[in-house]
Amino acid sequence: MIQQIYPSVPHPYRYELNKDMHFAAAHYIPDERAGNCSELHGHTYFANLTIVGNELDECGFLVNFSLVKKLIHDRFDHSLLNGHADFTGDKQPERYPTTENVARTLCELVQSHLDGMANKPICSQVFLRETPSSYVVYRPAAGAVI
Ligand SMILES: Nc1nc2c(c(=O)[nH]1)N=C([C@H](O)[C@H](O)COP(=O)(O)OP(=O)(O)OP(=O)(O)O)CN2
Ligand SMILES: [Zn+2]
Repeated sequence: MIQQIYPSVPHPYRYELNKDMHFAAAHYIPDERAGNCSELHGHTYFANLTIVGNELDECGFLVNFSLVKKLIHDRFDHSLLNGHADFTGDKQPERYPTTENVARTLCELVQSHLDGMANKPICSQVFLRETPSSYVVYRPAAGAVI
């Protein structure tokens, strides 16, 4: 696993957890204006998810690291992103599997699971690297987090 310092923002929560993971996936951007990226190709994505909260669960976890990975890995590893309902929609750029949209989708997917937990953790940031030279940081609207 690559070691990297991720950008962070100050927050008022007592705990901050970070989970690194990678997954292999293929995609294409369904718009010829995306150039080469409109052709089917693949990446090994590196993701770092930041989860914050004030309370721990019965195990003393904010959330189990392995659960965070499982939610993403089981769904997207070795898959065609365009084949997922999250990224299907003609002429809907917010549903194209761009790095921006994939980062937001990872955050929303994990948050929907965290919403069911009694200690109410929050996914406050997703760092998603698509290539050695390109990455996106997604943070939900500040008002939704703090
Ligand atoms: N804002 C975005 N721009 C681009 C995205 C994207 O998701 N959001 N995606 C692509 C392509 O899918 C491509 O896989 C990545 O592009 P790029 O970083 O240009 O790839 P390179 O490795 O060739 O970059 P170099 O630094 O030139 O080696 C394109 N743009
Ligand atoms: Zn790509």
